[in-house]
Amino acid sequence: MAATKIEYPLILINFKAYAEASGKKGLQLAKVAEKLSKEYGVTIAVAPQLTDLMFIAQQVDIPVFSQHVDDVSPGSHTGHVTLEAVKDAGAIGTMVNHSERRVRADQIDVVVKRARQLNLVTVVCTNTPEVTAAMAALGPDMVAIEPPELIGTGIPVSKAKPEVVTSSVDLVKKINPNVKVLCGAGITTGDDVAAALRLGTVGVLLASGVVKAKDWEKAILDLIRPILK
Ligand SMILES: O=C(CO)COP(=O)(O)O
Repeated sequence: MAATKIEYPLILINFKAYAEASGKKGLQLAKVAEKLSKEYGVTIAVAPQLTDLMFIAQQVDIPVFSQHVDDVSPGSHTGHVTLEAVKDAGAIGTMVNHSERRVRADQIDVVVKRARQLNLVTVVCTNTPEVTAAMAALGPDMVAIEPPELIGTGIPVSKAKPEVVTSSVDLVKKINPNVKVLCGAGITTGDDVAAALRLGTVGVLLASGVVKAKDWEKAILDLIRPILK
């Protein structure tokens, strides 16, 4: 059964809609993440495609996140995804507002508030320090600052745009110090993770550096190297 508690630092692997991490392959990747999480005592979470969420959450004991949810309650909302449904599927929480699945601020507000009532963890994705500050005011558990132009490039935000990370961390501290800050976009190595932690984040959100790696175990091991106790 998927884990129900998040400890930091956090490595959150977003499977996106990558064929490499879809269906049974998604479960294989989640199992590799689980193995290394248990072996090294590092929190590694996964965000599979929605169609694989329950299938994976039932078979791994690490945190599983939905990549998105809608701001609707259960009812006649064809094609929407409710917080209740992802909770029933075994998710510990959900991302929302990823740059590849943007929603309005009022919708994010509804999702964060309702998730709190349902004891679901929220990760609100943002693209600039100013938006990060605004989203921190809504009170999610985490914000994840990810400059869209770096996503998928292998150019790590923690090295290419450290000022974006530090100003996000500083603004969140001022506006809502309970909100934890992740950063993402181009993160692929342990050095990128170490840089992100040095900049004041409590972890990273990443995708292609792991999902598209030839050797998932080797890629994740490199990422968690700086966190090993
Ligand atoms: O969008 C991202 C994580 O949600 C970042 O993607 P990459 O790790 O592929 O740059």
